Amino acid sequence: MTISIRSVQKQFGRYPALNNVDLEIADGELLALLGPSGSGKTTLLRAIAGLEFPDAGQVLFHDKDVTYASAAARRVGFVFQQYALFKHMTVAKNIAFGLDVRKGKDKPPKAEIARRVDELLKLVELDGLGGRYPSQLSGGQRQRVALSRALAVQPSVLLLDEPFGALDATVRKSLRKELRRVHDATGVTTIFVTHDQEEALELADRVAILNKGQIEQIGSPREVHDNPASAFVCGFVGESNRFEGKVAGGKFTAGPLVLPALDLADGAGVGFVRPHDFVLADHGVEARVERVNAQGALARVDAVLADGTRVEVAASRADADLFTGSVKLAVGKSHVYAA
Ligand SMILES: Nc1ncnc2c1ncn2[C@@H]1O[C@H](COP(=O)(O)OP(=O)(O)OP(=O)(O)O)[C@@H](O)[C@H]1O
Repeated sequence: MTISIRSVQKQFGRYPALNNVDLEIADGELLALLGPSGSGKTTLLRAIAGLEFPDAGQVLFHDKDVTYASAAARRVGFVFQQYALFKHMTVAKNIAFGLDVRKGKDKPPKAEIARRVDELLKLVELDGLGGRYPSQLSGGQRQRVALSRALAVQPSVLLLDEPFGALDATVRKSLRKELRRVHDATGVTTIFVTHDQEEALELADRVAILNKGQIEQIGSPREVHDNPASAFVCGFVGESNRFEGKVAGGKFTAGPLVLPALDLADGAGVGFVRPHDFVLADHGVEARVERVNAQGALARVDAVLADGTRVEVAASRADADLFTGSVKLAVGKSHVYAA
């Protein structure tokens, strides 16, 4: 199912939650909506679901205008952060719910529903647990049931709102991989909301970054990380050192640090250097090493520039010992924007 969002606006009171949002989602795509709290992610997801209606603009499913169609008519599957499972029903009954409530010829025969439930339990690796009640499951297992239940009705699109938000880091990581696997197995167009950039970058085909009700950039995880379209995206996606300074004659200067800014007009600027883009060199900006924290394959170095600016450097663990006393840092890649 392709989905088109055209000039969608939604206002709550005086504040626009969505401000002229345009977005095209390809059939079978897994798209992440990433942004800080209050940026409009949930409102956009709800407008796609039919749980919220825009003040202006259109939502199209396969070129059909569904802007004001109900959630049921759109056949969307929804998974929320809080497991909205029915406590008094077994796992199998929960998964079957959307099929059980169908009427007449729309309702599949009992055996067919049972077969589908089994298939879904296997898909999310919960086979054998169909007879349990939600209270007998872990948080991660409950979210898998919620995912199966959403998929049971063969939705045209699967929408997930912070589905792993309430779970601990390890479970989150494994469910992330699971969602990707389930998505690849079913091919259903999937949109999920998260404020966790690591989750978005690891899981999605493309990431749409929202800020104050607008999409600042949409692209593959690599594009948004390596070529951020704005200072906001650069600061929000991936780790970075941020410097405030001035652009003059194609150069950005912040204290002792000078970065190229070829396309920018003179004026105030903001520069970013990712921790791994600082490299030890013979020529470069002087830095005093304060602390080296070697963890896993990386050494994280806290250093201070001559003007007192603190920077974080990420180097390979093998180079950890080279960071002592005073060092010189060259900048491999940087990003500068007008302030
Ligand atoms: N029903 C509502 N009534 C009034 N204001 C609302 C309502 N729903 C959302 N808002 C406001 O709209 C803006 C966008 O909210 P939204 O929930 O879409 O953001 P979000 O990016 O999903 O945030 P979070 O990550 O905190 O869930 C916020 O300023 C929010 O306060």
